[in-house]
Amino acid sequence: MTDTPKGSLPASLTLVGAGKMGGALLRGWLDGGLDPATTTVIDPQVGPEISALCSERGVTLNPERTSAAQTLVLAMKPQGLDDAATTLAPLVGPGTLVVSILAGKTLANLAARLPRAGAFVRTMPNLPASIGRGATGAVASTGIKAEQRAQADALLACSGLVEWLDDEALIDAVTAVSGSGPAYAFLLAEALAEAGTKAGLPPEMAARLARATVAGAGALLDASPIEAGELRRNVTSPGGTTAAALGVLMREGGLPDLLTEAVEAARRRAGELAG
Ligand SMILES: NC(=O)C1=CN([C@@H]2O[C@H](COP(=O)(O)OP(=O)(O)OC[C@H]3O[C@@H](n4cnc5c(N)ncnc54)[C@H](O)[C@@H]3O)[C@@H](O)[C@H]2O)C=CC1
Ligand SMILES: O=C(O)[C@@H]1CCC=N1
Repeated sequence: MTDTPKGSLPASLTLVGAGKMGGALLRGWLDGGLDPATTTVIDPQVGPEISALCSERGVTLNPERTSAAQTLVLAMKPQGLDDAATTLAPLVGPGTLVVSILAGKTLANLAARLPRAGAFVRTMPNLPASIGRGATGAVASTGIKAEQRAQADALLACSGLVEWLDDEALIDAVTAVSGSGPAYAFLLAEALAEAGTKAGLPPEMAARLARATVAGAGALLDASPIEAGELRRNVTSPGGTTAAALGVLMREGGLPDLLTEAVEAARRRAGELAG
């Protein structure tokens, strides 16, 4: 919505929480040019893969001493924010930009926990960020400096598409659509494989066909300028097999209605995680 000037990656960054999403972002940032020598990861239960990544690339992992970071990225579970806030205090100073990926936690929630921070960006990335194919929504606190916002934009852009929002309330909808969205696509691959097995295919073959189909359709959607509805119509011969299947999927209470209900459930849950 708002134009953001092009910026460079932060000169130094501390990532708190390097699990599935934090770890995915870290990989994308390092591949995108973030300086490992000025990057720190804090995670008391870091997994072997991230531990290996840190030692391979020269990223500092769980240092004994910490000081205020230029950019502090929060990537623990939203429910863990309160517990983490006390240990995070020394990492935050007036010049610190805090970037949060915590579902539901508002800019006000973050400012209440980390009042010394100069600026906040609340974002919602998604898992394909690990291969630079993510989709991220972001909103900045009022009073953020232009260069901090530009740095956040450069950081998030390492992971793919970035959409800046002016209205913070909309980030719960972003969470429901693109944050959780990869799970809906993976469910489609799972369910299609199961349906193929029920139709008589050997299970492993059904899984291979379903996986390649969902991945191929996604790649075509990405490569083609044609909108999704038109691509769908291109598969659908009048009176043919796809029309028979879509008659089931698109009937009342079918996939579009279910997705509307699912997105609303996720959006509502994001609101409940605030506080
Ligand atoms: N998994 C996903 O697809 C997405 C997750 N998110 C958000 O990312 C955050 C993390 O989710 P996941 O990566 O899925 O969870 P996860 O459980 O895989 O990772 C969380 C990590 O935080 C660490 N941690 C916990 N307390 C900590 C503390 N006090 N200090 C430092 N590290 C701490 C844990 O050891 C763990 O490695 C959540 O807030 C979630 O809302 C956002 C977008 C997508
Ligand atoms: O399920 C969750 O709460 C997180 C946020 C979006 C994707 N995973």
